Amino acid sequence: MAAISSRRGRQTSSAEHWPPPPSPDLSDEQKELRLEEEREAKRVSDAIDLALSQERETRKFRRSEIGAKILLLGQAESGKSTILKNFQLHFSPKAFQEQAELWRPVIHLNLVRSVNFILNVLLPPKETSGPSSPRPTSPAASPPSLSGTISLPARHLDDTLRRLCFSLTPLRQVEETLTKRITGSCILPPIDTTVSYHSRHARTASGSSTSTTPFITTDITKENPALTNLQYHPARASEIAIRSGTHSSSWKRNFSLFDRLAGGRRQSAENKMEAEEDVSNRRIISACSQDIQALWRHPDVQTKLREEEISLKDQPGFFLEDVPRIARQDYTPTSDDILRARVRTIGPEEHRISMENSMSQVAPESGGGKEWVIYDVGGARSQRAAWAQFFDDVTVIIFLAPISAFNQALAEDRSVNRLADSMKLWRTICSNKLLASVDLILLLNKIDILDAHLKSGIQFSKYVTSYSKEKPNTVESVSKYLLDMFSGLHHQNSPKKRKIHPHLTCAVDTKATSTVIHHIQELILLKTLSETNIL
Ligand SMILES: Nc1nc2c(ncn2[C@@H]2O[C@H](COP(=O)(O)OP(=O)(O)OP(=O)(O)O)[C@@H](O)[C@H]2O)c(=O)[nH]1
Ligand SMILES: [Mg+2]
Repeated sequence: MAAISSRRGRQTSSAEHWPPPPSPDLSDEQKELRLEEEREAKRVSDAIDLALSQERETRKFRRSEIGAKILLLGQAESGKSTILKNFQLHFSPKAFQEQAELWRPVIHLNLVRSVNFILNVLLPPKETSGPSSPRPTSPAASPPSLSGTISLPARHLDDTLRRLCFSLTPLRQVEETLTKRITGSCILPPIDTTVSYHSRHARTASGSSTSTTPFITTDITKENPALTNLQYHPARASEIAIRSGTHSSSWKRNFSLFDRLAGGRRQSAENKMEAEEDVSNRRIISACSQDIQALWRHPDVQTKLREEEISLKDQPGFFLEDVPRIARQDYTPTSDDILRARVRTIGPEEHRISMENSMSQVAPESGGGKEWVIYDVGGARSQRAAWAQFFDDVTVIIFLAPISAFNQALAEDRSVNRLADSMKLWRTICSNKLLASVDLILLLNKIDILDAHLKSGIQFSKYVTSYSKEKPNTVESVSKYLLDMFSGLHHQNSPKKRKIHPHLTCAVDTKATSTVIHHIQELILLKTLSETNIL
């Protein structure tokens, strides 16, 4: 309460007691009124001071309860939730494994959506539901009648493909029921588009670049009017978006049903129906296993996807190459599967990690044996306003920048390059005065995809024109360049001098990520020790 205190301070210096005596020129009534106003102002001021001191105490108490408060930030699909899963796997492996069954429907839905997406590419709805239907947009924006049947096999497909399209029709129904079970609604989530910047769409860059901001081609839509049509997204399958509760993922609670049934406990009529639905979905997926594989391997499918410049393999939640294993009726997801499963985060989630391993024995006074609270937030633009509420009292921020996205547009605004968006976000976090004393861990993520892109011949310099064409188009050179860029942005914008802790990561590689988690763990320990004056 700086304003009130300073006002009060000034007044007490000009008068010996509080409230100061009213001016003698005032009438008795005015004097009384003035005195009452002063007393009221003091009451309010005292109440605010009390509330602030209580809040400080509560915070101190909470801080002593938890070992660290970690905030995961970064644009959508940067890998925040995947890093969170790594933390869970690293520190609470038993609890993580126990949840494996809950991920099965999500992984099945990821798979089934890829299949239905291919069917939509091969058989746009107008061919299945009559002349008045529009051409399919994305499966998310305008799914064909989910439970519809293919009554008019397309003449442009060969016999095998026509048969496959027909035999895989039940997967539409599976998508519908799984979506309903996971999201609580059969309405598919809104379109989430991340368009690849294909080289032929890239605009020649013009204008100068600053020393730390690379010039990145921005507006691809002018070159390619098809991309301005928000309704038609040719390049990717849809995703599941789930509004989670503040505490942990509430969608998992939808599936606790399976646990209950597995344990043979309460079976209401509804639960029984859902269990039957689950069994039926698994049977259908298993029965379709051979046909899904045949569809994915079919040369015409691969040609069509190539022609449409669709790379399903690069998309999150891609499981088409794991079908023999995943489609088995007795399938239980592995840790790797869980890390690769895609669920878009909507709304901040609080996760508490209790250390199951030796970490709990380490220096309890330094926070080693306490819970860590990790906040995972949605990274889409519409979600970012919710980030600031977690800035208070944060121990470390883990910022993820997916550096493979240098040739992609932001889903929310196709005129914005994803790498440019990441850099802008990073600059905003670095320059935030509230966070001036917070340790920043920078994860330049998806290094594996960056490597694959560069090896496939995509030229980094074509999209980031400040990167000289003469420089090698290799993951080593490009990642070093990006690391320098991000470090430079921090250096230029941080309100005070501090070190950042950068890492190149592949969040789906648990072994490599575990080294990074060790570093983060050490950093948190050091920070807590220095805060408690042990160091
Ligand atoms: N190949 C590869 N895939 C990754 C990597 N990191 C994350 N992914 C995948 O990318 C997808 C998106 O990752 P998420 O962790 O869901 O992204 P997010 O930042 O939480 O996204 P929002 O919740 O939308 O904000 C998931 O399917 C992950 O498996 C990586 O380093 N390499
Ligand atoms: Mg997420």
